[in-house]
Amino acid sequence: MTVALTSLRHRFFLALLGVLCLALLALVLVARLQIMPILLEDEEAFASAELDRAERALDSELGHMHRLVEDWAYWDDTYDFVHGKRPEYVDSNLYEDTLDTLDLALMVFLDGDSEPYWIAGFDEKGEFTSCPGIQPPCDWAAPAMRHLRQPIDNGFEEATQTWLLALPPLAMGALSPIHQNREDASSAGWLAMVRPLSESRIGQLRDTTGIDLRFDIVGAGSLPRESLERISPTHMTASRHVAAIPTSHAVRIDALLPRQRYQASLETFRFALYWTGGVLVMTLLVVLWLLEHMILAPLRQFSRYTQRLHHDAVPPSMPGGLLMRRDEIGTLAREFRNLLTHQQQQSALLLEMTQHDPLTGIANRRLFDERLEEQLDGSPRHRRVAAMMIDIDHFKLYNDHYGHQAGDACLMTLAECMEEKLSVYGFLVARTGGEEFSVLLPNTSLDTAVAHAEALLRAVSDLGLPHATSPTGRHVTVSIGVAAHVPGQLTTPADIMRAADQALYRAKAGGRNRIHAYHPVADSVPQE
Ligand SMILES: Nc1nc2c(ncn2[C@@H]2O[C@H](COP(=O)(O)OP(=O)(O)OP(=O)(O)O)[C@@H](O)[C@H]2O)c(=O)[nH]1
Repeated sequence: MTVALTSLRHRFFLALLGVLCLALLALVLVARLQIMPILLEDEEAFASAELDRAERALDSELGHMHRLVEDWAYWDDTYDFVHGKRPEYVDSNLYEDTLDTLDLALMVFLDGDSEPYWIAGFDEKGEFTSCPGIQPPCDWAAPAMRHLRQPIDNGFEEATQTWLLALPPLAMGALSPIHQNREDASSAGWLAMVRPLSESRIGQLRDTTGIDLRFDIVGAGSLPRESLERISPTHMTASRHVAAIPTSHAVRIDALLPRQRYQASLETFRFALYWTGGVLVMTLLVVLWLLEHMILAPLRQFSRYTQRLHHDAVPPSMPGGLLMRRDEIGTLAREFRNLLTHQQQQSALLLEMTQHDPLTGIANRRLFDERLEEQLDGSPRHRRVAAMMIDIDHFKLYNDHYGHQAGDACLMTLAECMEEKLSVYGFLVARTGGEEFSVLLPNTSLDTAVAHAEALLRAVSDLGLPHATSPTGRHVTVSIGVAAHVPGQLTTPADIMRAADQALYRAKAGGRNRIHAYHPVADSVPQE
């Protein structure tokens, strides 16, 4: 977890993953709250339209019944028959084959008083019976008769009507007034027909509509009037109640419908969802790749460089790839390099200031002491180091006579002279006091050091710097004390410098403008 939070790569990854999840969540929510309801609504509209088609097909069946009953009711022979004029009508028309051919279960002729005049039909066992009125063996028709004449009893207008008969078995009923011809105003009676809604007829309806239909008798009050049940991802059942006789009942149409539209829409939507998800994942990967190559990898390179800068003894140079970049990281690298160069220059300047004398520019006491310490650091057997201490003679008088500024110039001239004479040998010349100089002579014996001191004394004399008030001579002179490392006696930097100081004192005391070399036997170094 800590790694995940401290690494930019992981943080970017987590952030982009979060964005991806949010986007997918948004897609799913849009699907659930916006698209799915539209698909379901569309499915309901489709189911309703299919039920309309089924109902129209049923109406068409009732239409056939309507025409059939009217054809018979407006037939002269039927008119005469219900007036008792054609007794042969029964034998010539109302036999078993006629009803079979017309696919009728029952034909009822009512006379002018709306009383059963003749009944022909198939009973519950399928036996054909034909009788003058409701009497054995035609009394089975009594319930149907009751329902068929109900509209007449209710003052029904004299017109042809058809219904669904919600009497088990389910059937279609038609009722028409009997007229001599179509212009005849008063009816001579009624003709009712019943056609069963048999399995074969329902099969025809299925073939015509292409819908898997079922019909059932239900109570008229059963709700809802229209409903939709999604029974599987591929199928649904749409139901609708249609009016029937008796009015206490209704016929429910059940249509088993495929859900291809819904499935197809769902497939399309899923396809779009997967693609969108895929594109989002690809975008995430591309963004991560770009981040890695454009930002994170250069940043890591930069970070490694700054770590090496901190740890390596020799500062490494900035990777060229970073400096060459033209983007913000390139600018950052170049600015960092400039800053580093500036800082290194400042450090060098600071070091220079802490190790050199500001007036003469030569080393100061700090640097001199460090170098002397270093020289005496190695194995005692191989130590060979000498030191000089140089002091200008009567410099106070010089200052008093020529002024302090001239005194400074004199100090600079002498420092330059010493550098010129001694640094070529690798000796370190330092200003270690006001008008006092020290020279460190590594790998030099006392005798050699004395020889160099003599040469220096001559060189100062050769400068010929006038010193009008000097009791020593007419020119500026110096006194030099020389000392060298002596194993067991002069071993530390303090020992050597004290000895050199002692020797300088002797040189001054001996009349100035001279050298005195410290010999442990002849000179004594006061021990602290
Ligand atoms: N112009 C100048 N004078 C300095 C500087 N530092 C020290 N002095 C002077 O050097 C003089 C040293 O005088 P003293 O210590 O009395 O010694 P001296 O006059 O040289 O006499 P001896 O050393 O005994 O020969 C003092 O007058 C200091 O003011 C400096 O940076 N510039």
